[in-house]
Amino acid sequence: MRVLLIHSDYIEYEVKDKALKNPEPIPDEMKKGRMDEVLVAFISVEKVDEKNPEEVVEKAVEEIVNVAKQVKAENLFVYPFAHLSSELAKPSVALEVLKKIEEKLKEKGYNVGRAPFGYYKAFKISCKGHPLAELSRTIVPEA
Ligand SMILES: Nc1ncnc2c1ncn2[C@@H]1O[C@H](COS(=O)(=O)NC(=O)[C@@H](N)CO)[C@@H](O)[C@H]1O
Repeated sequence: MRVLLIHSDYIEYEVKDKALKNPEPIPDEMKKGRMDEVLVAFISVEKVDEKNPEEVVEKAVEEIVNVAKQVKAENLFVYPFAHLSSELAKPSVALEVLKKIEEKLKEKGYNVGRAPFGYYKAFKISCKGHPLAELSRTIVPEA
């Protein structure tokens, strides 16, 4: 799994077209979204993660929480992003992993948003630009 973390003034997105034949079914209210004062996690779920999705979910949550504490972010945003890796996990696994990350971050008390999976989306983001505002993590299951 590849994670790009951007501490932002805001992120906003708008769903455009389907990028997969069967994208995640979404209610109208998820077709556009915005979150302010937010730590955005752009996530590419990778083939190697299919070996132990539960483990990579736990590790990803730990990494995201660590950074959230450092930058004092209470709002988190999970953004499915297929462009951080050339070895992508299949969509069914990727969506489950991303939903689990969202769920576990909520269990830890954060306000968590998530962008729809399987769509081309327009998005705007305003990176804060401080030294910890742009970070990346690579997460892999134990061999
Ligand atoms: N492994 C993955 N990790 C994160 N997001 C994914 C993954 N696979 C699919 N997606 C989601 O599905 C969308 C399309 O995925 S994609 O791999 O780019 N596929 C396509 O664009 C297809 N149109 C051609 O392959 C991505 O924008 C993302 O929302």
